[in-house]
Amino acid sequence: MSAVADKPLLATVLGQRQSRPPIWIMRQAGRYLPEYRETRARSKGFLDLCYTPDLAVEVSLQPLARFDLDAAILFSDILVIPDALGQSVRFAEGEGPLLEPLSVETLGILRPERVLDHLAPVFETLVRLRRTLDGSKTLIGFCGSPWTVATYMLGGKGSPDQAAARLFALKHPQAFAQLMDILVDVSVDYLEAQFIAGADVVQLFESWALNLDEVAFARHVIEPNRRIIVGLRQRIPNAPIIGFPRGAAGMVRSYVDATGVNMVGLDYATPLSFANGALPADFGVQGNLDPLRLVVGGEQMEQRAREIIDGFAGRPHVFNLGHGIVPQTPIENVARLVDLVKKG
Ligand SMILES: Cc1c2[nH]c(c1CCC(=O)O)Cc1[nH]c(c(CCC(=O)O)c1C)Cc1[nH]c(c(CCC(=O)O)c1C)Cc1[nH]c(c(C)c1CCC(=O)O)C2
Repeated sequence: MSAVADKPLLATVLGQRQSRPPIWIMRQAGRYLPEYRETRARSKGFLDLCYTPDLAVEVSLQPLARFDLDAAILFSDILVIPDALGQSVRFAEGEGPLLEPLSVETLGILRPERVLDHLAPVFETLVRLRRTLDGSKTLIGFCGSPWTVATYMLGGKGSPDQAAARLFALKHPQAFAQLMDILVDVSVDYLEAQFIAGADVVQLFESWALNLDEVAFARHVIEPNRRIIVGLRQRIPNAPIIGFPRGAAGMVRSYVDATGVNMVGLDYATPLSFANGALPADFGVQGNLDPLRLVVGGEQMEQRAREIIDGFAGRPHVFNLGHGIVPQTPIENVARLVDLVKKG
């Protein structure tokens, strides 16, 4: 591994502010790129793409070939975990993920002991990316946080309010706790293996942290993320970790204090002034441009990007969107944004 000092994004995650913020883009490899769509068409399906290192490496590097990004992110998905556990997971064209929803009765089908073997191709992808990337680029690994993964495992698909998982957690607290324990344990193993394979930093995607009351947020978001981080750092001391608790809002400070993340990803609804007031003065943040500003581009995008850069000028800042890039994003807008962030 090359030195931290050679990797501006990693250094920023570790608390060293740069003169310009480094940048990567959540979901930077994906359908807005024609070359992604072309590789995807050559695969036998989305999970096949995730489990074929030749293709996953190619797709992970596509955005870096076009834009001067500071990091590559492993190409995979948060739902490889339920797949590896033995739950049926499908990605239907144009419909998003579809899982066979778990019930109290079917929790027993999950097979944590097979997860690492099943995910061996993902680690191979990281090994190859590590070998290929130039020394200034940070390699990001990731997993979904337990609550977010559980919302798909219990609901069977994405939903605006995560009602299936919220009801399950209230009606069957013991079964729910069992599921969360499994997810915490396999996530520690999974992230440890990602670091061993060459990841510099990992991001915990808690994309569905909104819609929880403060008690549920503490129990289903903060506590499992904290346990993953404690468990991981027992094996990889000082492992650099970005947490992205989307929708944490007023709970963001509690999340940061309790979990031990090095940097927190902010969604685009988080006001800059609120984040600056809520977080310790030197604590690092990532974010938080609205992805739809990138779809439209032009002056409104540039002005907001500058506000974000200026707003976080006093602390370590990794520029990013406040959620994933969307398929209809014009490539020239991405090029302009990266240029603006890097050069002003
Ligand atoms: C909730 C979630 C998922 N997956 C992910 C999250 C958390 C981040 C977020 O909230 O956006 C994370 C993810 N998914 C994907 C990555 C790859 C790395 C990257 O470039 O960031 C990452 C980090 C690829 C993907 N994951 C998926 C695609 C598109 C699949 C295709 O090519 O058909 C890609 C490129 C499929 C997927 N996977 C998931 C959904 C809801 C969908 C369908 C909707 C969509 O396409 O955005 C689950």
